[in-house]
Amino acid sequence: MISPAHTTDPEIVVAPRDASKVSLFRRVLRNPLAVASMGFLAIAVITALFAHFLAPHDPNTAVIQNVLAPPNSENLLGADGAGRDVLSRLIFGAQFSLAGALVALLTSMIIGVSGGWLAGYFGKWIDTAWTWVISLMMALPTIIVLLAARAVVGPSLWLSMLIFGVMLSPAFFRLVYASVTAVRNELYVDAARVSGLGDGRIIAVHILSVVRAPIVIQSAIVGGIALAVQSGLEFLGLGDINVPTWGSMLSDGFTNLYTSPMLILWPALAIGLTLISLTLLANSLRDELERSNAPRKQRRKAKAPAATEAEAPSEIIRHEESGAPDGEVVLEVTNLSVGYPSPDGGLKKVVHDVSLTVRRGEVHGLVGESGSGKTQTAWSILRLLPEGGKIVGGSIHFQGRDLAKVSERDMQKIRGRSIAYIPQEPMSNLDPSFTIGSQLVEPMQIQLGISAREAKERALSLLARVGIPHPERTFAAYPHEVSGGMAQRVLIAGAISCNPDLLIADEPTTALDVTVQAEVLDLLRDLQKEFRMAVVLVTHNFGVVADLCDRVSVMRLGRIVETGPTEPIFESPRHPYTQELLGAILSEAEPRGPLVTAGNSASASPKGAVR
Ligand SMILES: Nc1ncnc2c1ncn2[C@@H]1O[C@H](COP(=O)(O)OP(=O)(O)OP(=O)(O)O)[C@@H](O)[C@H]1O
Repeated sequence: MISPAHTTDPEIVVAPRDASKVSLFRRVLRNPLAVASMGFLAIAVITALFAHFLAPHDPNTAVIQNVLAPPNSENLLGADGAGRDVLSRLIFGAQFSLAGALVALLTSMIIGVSGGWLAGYFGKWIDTAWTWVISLMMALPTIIVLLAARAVVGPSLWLSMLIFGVMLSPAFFRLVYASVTAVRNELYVDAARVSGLGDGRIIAVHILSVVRAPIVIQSAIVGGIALAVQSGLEFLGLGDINVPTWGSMLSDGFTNLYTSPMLILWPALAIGLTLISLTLLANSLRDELERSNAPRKQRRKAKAPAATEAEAPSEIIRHEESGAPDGEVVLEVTNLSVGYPSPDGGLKKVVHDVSLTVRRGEVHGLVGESGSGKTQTAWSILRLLPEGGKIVGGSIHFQGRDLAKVSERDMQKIRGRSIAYIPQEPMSNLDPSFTIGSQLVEPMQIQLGISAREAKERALSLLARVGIPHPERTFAAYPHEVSGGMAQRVLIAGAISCNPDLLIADEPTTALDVTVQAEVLDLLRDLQKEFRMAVVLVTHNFGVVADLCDRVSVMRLGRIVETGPTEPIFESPRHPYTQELLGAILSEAEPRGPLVTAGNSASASPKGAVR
């Protein structure tokens, strides 16, 4: 029977699939304001693109007898103070004004987004350098910089917009930096790294998905600001007089405000409507995003059951093997020491001279109290120590290579392919933005070089192998649609997907319900025997050690205090710490009775104490 605590909550159903799958663009299309904004912007862009065909006259040809002419059959919107056709200038104005804003937008986007990514993802000196440059930019008064630039380089629309773009880049930098630093330490990003994905791939897949939507919204806002500032500069007469822009038309209209008031109306309308459209569009996009991020709880529909742990088969077919493993040595850790920089400038060692050997088909348990260095040892083997952590001594020989010395590039090929990892918290190790299937398929394609179709077939058969009852449905599901136990099965499927030689499991059942724990341990045992993997199992649970491990190393304060085959250690522990740990396990003896207190001697009978 499955404990209700870890079956999929019956009140929580598969998120409204059609809602979550509908693209942001299609959802925005349901908003009339957004549609009107997009309609106006589309007209402006088409006008800008086809200005040469649409404009009835050359925008710069001045006809002296047309000066300030009112609307007539030749000049439909009249002529300006220099006798140029207003309609043609308005049409070409769309081209130059929007192109100018685009130059500023693209410049700020390229600098801000790439800088935010690099600084946020890689941190360290890259972060410091970028933050310093961006702070400097923010400290500079933009309008003074633009005026100074105009004085130096002349009245160039493109150059001033390029410089303005550089000044606007902090808007993108801060946004992307904040998103990336928030996601960088998510466990699913670590999980992607463990499965062998490189930094480029992780940035492109897991991090881009997070910042994509905010970037789109910010683009609409920054585009509007660029258009407004550009028009302002042109209005002040700081622009190029040979380039027809809405800002320069505004300036001309203002000069002739009392004689021809209509001249200011057209560019003001064009600028105003474009800015309003961009703002409304940005707001609609933000609203839609916020709505789609709202909690996805909904009553279960009778005919759409979620894939639940309860559906997992209660019996898993086993391929029993007996006898102690005597296979080749897969992993040999010798005198491993790990350290972190301490505040006094020295080094604080958290793992001291740890040595262990794991053979093919053998499960080696690392056991000990919290903080004893189990995880640091495991992460050293994967060469994925947290920031600041360093292997400061010893060697980690895996299939003839010292992992402490191989390049990061080679390590990427080893992780996920030859050494796989099962984490403690299954849910946090799956990226909530992607389906389970895509998260299984991608590492397989990279590590095994197989096609998407082959990877999908393999993923489906692995899902079936780890006891998931409806592989197709789980393959298409998002992580929040499955229970914790199912998610752990998915991660186990991912870990064994490339037939690893060594599996590192870091407290793989700690976050699961007791009943599901037993099933997942059974599954691990079966798979380990079937694939004859060497396994390093990190746990603080002697029950798990007794259940799974051939050998065990007891750790305390970063050192191994006792190591050897499991049975003899359980039967006659030699080190006092091992004895203490084993002594702390609840014995199967009869439970003690309640405390005997004065006046309560009636309840002193042990029998009476058993409830
Ligand atoms: N980023 C870090 N910087 C400095 N010290 C660290 C860091 N991470 C871990 N440590 C230290 O390393 C030691 C070992 O930690 P580790 O996580 O390996 O313990 P553990 O045995 O796995 O414990 P648990 O069962 O609680 O996970 C601890 O004393 C811890 O304080």
